[in-house]
Amino acid sequence: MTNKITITRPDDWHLHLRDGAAMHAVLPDTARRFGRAIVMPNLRPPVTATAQAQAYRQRILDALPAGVKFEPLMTLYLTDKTTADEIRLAKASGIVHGVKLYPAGATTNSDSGVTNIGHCVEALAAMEELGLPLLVHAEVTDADIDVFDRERVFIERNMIPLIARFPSLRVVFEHITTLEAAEFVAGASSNVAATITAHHLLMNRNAMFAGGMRPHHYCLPVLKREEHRLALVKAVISGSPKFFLGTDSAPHAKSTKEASCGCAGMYTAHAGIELYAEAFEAAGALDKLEGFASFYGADFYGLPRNVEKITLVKENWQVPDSLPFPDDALVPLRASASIEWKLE
Ligand SMILES: NC(=O)N[C@@H](CC(=O)O)C(=O)O
Ligand SMILES: [Zn+2]
Ligand SMILES: [Zn+2]
Repeated sequence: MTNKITITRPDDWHLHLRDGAAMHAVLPDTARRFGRAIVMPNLRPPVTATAQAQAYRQRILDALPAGVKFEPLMTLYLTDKTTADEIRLAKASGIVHGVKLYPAGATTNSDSGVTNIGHCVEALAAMEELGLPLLVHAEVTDADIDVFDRERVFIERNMIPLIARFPSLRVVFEHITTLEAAEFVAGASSNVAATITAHHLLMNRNAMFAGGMRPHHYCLPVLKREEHRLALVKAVISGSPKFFLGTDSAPHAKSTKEASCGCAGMYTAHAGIELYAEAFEAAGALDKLEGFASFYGADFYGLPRNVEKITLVKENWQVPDSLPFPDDALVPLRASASIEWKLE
């Protein structure tokens, strides 16, 4: 039995850091584990311009604990009005590494998102030309499509036509949750990759209803059936460089999760690499963790791999029932329960 592993310092290719006091509360968890993170732009108001991304990046750097080295990789929030000029500015800035497509209304803070991909052809053409990746929250929003089918239907209606129209566009299918998405990405060109969260590798939809409603297990895309979880595990242990780590750690205050209309998102940054170690060990594939966590994302984004190392030890530790969060508390995944791997 392996009880200690040393891997190259990982990066998180999908992260919500929020802003202000909330950001100060969560940033140290990520910075302790990851060298870099792709920082999602779904703030209020959203980060739609390069100048906003530059200012946000500086606020993150200013909030880092003294002596901690961490590089935030910024993104822009695509809207119906994003211009090709803004895309050129973003690329030239050197600090923007992707542009995020949220279908309007699909998830947290997506009300300024794209209403019709047809409105974005100029921005997308510029991104294709410049090699700036498009990051996609891939769910349709139609009220008549079952919540559990929204990702699968997005592939047919939006992803396939998008890729056909912009074959050289680099696309990250974010937080995939279904067998269909895993198969689609595996069969697509090398311009198409996907992030996978630890929670979608570890849990199926039963986790939302275990003995009662579990609002802290509600996120988007929503947890799926076991067959889908198994397909995601298969994808990450295949060793394919198309699949890489993106925690989608998405902090929401306790009172907004435990509510009559609770927010979507799980907080996992407190164990951002440890939870993946559990998932890979359970699949008998700890040897595949390093490529997934530390190499393939950097390769896809055209960035150098990290050189530092981290060590994880097989040692049970208790997760607190809540963590500090401004004017409230933050309930992390596995609250009041334990995690099998510990960062040394
Ligand atoms: N994943 C989530 O459930 N929530 C994310 C948004 C997102 O990634 O869709 C958030 O910002 O809270
Ligand atoms: Zn999303
Ligand atoms: Zn997200």
